[in-house]
Amino acid sequence: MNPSRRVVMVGICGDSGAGKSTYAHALRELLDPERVTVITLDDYHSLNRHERNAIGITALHPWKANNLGLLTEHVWALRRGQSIVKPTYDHATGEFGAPEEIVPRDIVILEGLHTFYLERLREALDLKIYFDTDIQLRVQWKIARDSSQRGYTPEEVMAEIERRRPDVERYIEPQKALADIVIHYLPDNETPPHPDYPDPVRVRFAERLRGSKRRLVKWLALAGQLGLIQTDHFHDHIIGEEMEIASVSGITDSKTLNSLIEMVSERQLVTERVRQQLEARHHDPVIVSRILVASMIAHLGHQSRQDVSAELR
Ligand SMILES: Nc1ncnc2c1ncn2[C@@H]1O[C@H](COP(=O)(O)OP(=O)(O)OP(=O)(O)O)[C@@H](O)[C@H]1O
Ligand SMILES: O=C(CO)[C@H](O)[C@H](O)COP(=O)(O)O
Repeated sequence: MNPSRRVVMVGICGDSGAGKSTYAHALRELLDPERVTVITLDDYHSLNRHERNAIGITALHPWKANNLGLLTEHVWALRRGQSIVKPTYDHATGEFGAPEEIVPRDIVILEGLHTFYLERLREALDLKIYFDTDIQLRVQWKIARDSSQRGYTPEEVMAEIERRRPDVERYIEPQKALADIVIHYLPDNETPPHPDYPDPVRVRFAERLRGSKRRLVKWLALAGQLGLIQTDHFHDHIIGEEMEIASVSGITDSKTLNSLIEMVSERQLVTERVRQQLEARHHDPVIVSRILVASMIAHLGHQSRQDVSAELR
C-alpha cells in the first residue's frame, strides 16, 4: 500500500428498510465509484434464511445470526489497505453466494444492522451515521422492496416487522447512541408534492456536541438564520445525551447548496459528480443531505492524507 494513503472508513447503521444501502450507494456515486467500496454487513450473516427460521431467530441477533468476528477482522484489514475475500449473501434466494475479493479503495463505506455493535468495529470508523427513519416510511419502503426483490408477500413483511420488534429494540436501536450523526427521514406534510418530488421528505440531522470536528448542524443552523435554507434548529436529548439538531425541508437552490458545501468542506474538494448534480437548479432535502455528507467525507479524506504526510515528514 502507498504509505501516503490512508483508507477513510465510514459506517452506516440502522434498522432494515431505513435507507442505509440506498444512501451508501448514492454517496459512492457522488464521491466517485472508482474511489469508493461499499460493503453490506448482510454478507456476514452466519445462517441462511432457512436456518434462521428453523431455530426461530431473526437476522438481528448479533452473535447467533452473524459473524461479527470475521467482519471485524476484515474491516481492520481494509483500513490497513489490505484486500479481503469476503462471503456474500443473496437476498433473492436467502442463501449464501460465492465469496468475492475486495480490494480497498480510498474510501470504504460499511452499511448494516450491527455496524457500531462492537467497540473494535467502531474504533475503525472515521464517521458513524445512524439512520433513524420514521416508522411510516420504513414500513412503506420495506414492504415495497421486500415484496419486489426478496420474495416476501406484503403480509409476510408486516409479520416479520412485528416479529423483529423486540430484537430491533434490544440490538439495533441502542447503536444510535454511538453515532456521530443521526439522520432522521420524516414525511413532510407541509411541502406540496411536485411531479419531480412526489413524496416530500424532511431530513433531520442530530449531531453530537462532544468535541466533534464536524459541524454540519451548526452550519445548517447558520444557513437557516441567514434565510438561505428552510430549517429548524434546536437542542434535544437523544438516548440521554444532548444533541444539536437541524432539519432541512422544502427545496434548496444550487447557489445555497454551494455555500453549504463550502461550509462543511473545501471548494477544491468538490467532486465532478457533485458538480454535475449542482447543474440541477433545485434540490430536495435527501439530495442536499447526500451532497453535504459526501462533501464531509471528501474533507475527511483530505485531512487524513494531510495527517499521513505530516507523520512521514
Ligand atoms: N430517500 C428515499 N426515498 C424514497 N425511497 C427510499 C429512500 N431511501 C431508501 N428508499 C427505498 O427504501 C427501500 C429500502 O432501502 P434500503 O435498501 O436502502 O434500506 P436498508 O436500510 O439498506 O435496508 P436493509 O437493511 O433491509 O437492507 C429501497 O427499496 C429504497 O428504494
Ligand atoms: O434485516 C435485514 C437486512 O437487510 C434482512 O432481513 C436480513 O439481511 C435477512 O435477509 P433476508 O430476509 O433476505 O433473508
